[in-house]
Amino acid sequence: MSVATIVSSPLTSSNIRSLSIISPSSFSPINPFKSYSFALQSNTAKLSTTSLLRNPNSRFSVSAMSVAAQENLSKTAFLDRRESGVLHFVKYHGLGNDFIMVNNLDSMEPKVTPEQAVKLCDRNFGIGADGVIFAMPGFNGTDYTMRIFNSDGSEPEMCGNGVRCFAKFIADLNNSHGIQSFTVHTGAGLIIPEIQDDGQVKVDMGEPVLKASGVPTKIPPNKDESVVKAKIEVDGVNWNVTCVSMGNPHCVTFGTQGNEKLVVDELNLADIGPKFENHALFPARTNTEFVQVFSRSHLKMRVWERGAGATLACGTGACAVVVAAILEGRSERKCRVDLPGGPLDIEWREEDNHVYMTGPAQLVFYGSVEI
Ligand SMILES: N[C@@H](CCC[C@H](N)C(=O)O)C(=O)O
Repeated sequence: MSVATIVSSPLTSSNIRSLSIISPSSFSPINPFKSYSFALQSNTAKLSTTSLLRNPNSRFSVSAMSVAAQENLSKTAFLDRRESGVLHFVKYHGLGNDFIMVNNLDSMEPKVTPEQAVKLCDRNFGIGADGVIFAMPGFNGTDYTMRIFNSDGSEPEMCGNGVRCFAKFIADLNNSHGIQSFTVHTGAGLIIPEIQDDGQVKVDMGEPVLKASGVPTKIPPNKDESVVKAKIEVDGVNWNVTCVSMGNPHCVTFGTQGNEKLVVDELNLADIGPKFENHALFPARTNTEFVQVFSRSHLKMRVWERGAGATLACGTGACAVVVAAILEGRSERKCRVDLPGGPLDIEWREEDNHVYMTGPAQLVFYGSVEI
């Protein structure tokens, strides 16, 4: 696998006055999201970068030209290019939880296999990401379908930070701006992200599942079938845990039997994380959140994700943490949750039993890669 093109820091008409094309085979710093008007050997030509990049053998005899960017084109127009064996992608992140987004709107078959996803997510030999996300046609009346492969190639049901990135990706594909929302079919059912006027994305994450068999976990449940303040032995230590599914499984802990109050920065996550993830009491493996309580409306967490390891943020994890904190009587229904990559605002609303998550999603760079 070799990276063919990666372009970052989109150019604008305000920061570009002239542009040099050194050789047709080197990738020039042209923004493929835009088209440019420029003067070529005294003739004025209008050429889109898409056609520039489609014709790598064309020869340019000029060394400089003036550029005027057209601001009204889709940021993701370059994804329309169709070369076989090449994947065009856009990378986004939500608080450092990063994803390779693939325009898969013409097919229900992912353009990338789980094995290829592992290679693409590799931070040394690939693009680097926590997962690959596919934007697909809607299902059962929804606007879109979202599927995701973790960096280990496994397929989770849902991804909270991913669905915020998904919403931004769809808006960029449609070249649409401002407040907008979409209905998205996921393995966790219907999810509704809404881009707000400040650019943050608020997501209706649906209802949490508390029934042990639905999480799933084999930890003996309470009378109401939930696993709240239960005990689990991991590596010879008894941990107090509450288990929540946000479509995907989460095991939330605020401490051990000897130490009720975690200081999460002191944890050796790489050591303890995999022991929770692969514990026999979690038949589908689990995501694990380690939580410190600052106040009834302010929590801090670190996460070990199923299939991705330690990540900078986990949206479904932050939702599960607030649900667990409420069930354990530690917090109010609205909380700010600090993650290594930044904060998320979470609310578990009493009226509809739905969890709402609000946070950022940002484009990092775009490019093409041979697969
Ligand atoms: N980072 C995600 C969760 C991604 C899926 C997870 N690794 C799993 O296997 O369940 C999020 O933001 O929710």
